[in-house]
Amino acid sequence: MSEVKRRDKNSKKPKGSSISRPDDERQNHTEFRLKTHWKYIAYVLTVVFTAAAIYLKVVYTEPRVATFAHADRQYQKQHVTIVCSDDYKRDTFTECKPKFCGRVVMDGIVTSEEVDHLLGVAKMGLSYGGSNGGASILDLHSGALSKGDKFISIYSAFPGGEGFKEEDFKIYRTVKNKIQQAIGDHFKVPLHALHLTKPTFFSRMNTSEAKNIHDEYWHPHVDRQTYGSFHYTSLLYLSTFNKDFTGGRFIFTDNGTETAVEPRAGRVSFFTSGSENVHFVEKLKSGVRYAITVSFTCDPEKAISDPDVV
Ligand SMILES: O=C(O)CCC(=O)C(=O)O
Ligand SMILES: [Fe+2]
Repeated sequence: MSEVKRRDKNSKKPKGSSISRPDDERQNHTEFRLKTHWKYIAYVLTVVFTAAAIYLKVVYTEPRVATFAHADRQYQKQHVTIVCSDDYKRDTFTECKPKFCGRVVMDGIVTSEEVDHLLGVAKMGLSYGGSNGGASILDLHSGALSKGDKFISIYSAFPGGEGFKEEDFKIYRTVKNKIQQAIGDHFKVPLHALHLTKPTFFSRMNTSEAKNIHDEYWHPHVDRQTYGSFHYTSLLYLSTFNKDFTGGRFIFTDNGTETAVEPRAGRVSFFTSGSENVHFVEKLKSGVRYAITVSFTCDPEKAISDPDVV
């Protein structure tokens, strides 16, 4: 065998050899490996940083809000059926308690004349009081009106003879009956089994800083827990998102996902009041937002009669 082969075996470069250059090759190979190594490290770092950036973005950005009803569109009926919570299990009101649960938005129930009239009533009534913080209510059953950081009775606040007129209550009743009909039709509840309950109230929200818990409308809550007797909640909006105010969307929250109803004057939004419908109102960013909450119960003992002149 040749010397070359033996040298290969020993893999030692012979002194002064000018032929084959295994050391150069090894050096080239090492350089190549180093370059590949650094490329690999750079690649791994890029992947790690990209993954971390995506993770942080997903974790720390606000949840994406899907819009169930846009303010600049009109819906004859936008609805979704959802699984009911266990909240109704112990209820005995078989004709009325939700057989299925859901969320509904309808824009064609209340006329613009009715909306204008009720907005006038809300502004007039609330002008006698008003919370120091961002949320004021005027309860049509009890007459409770936010004033400063407490509540007063609207009936004692009206100077002699002024106040709500029969016409105001007539329009409220007409609107309430239309909403009750829509809820009964949708949730297949006979009207005789569905009763108006308290509180039923005008609300006004603005950007003032909250002064007490009543002003903090932006906390997720369940109406049945907050108000006790509710089976079906409805809201009639008297002003419009992105026209009369910004922020202030109504948000349903479902395990980290959020679904918005954008208020629109004349829009009726109704839903079953149990923990299948956790919701809140976003903080207002500008303007003033007016709405009426009209609530219904299946419990005849929690029924109230229609508000009327006192
Ligand atoms: O005004 C609204 O859109 C909803 C208010 C609300 O959730 C409530 O009063 O319980
Ligand atoms: Fe609520």
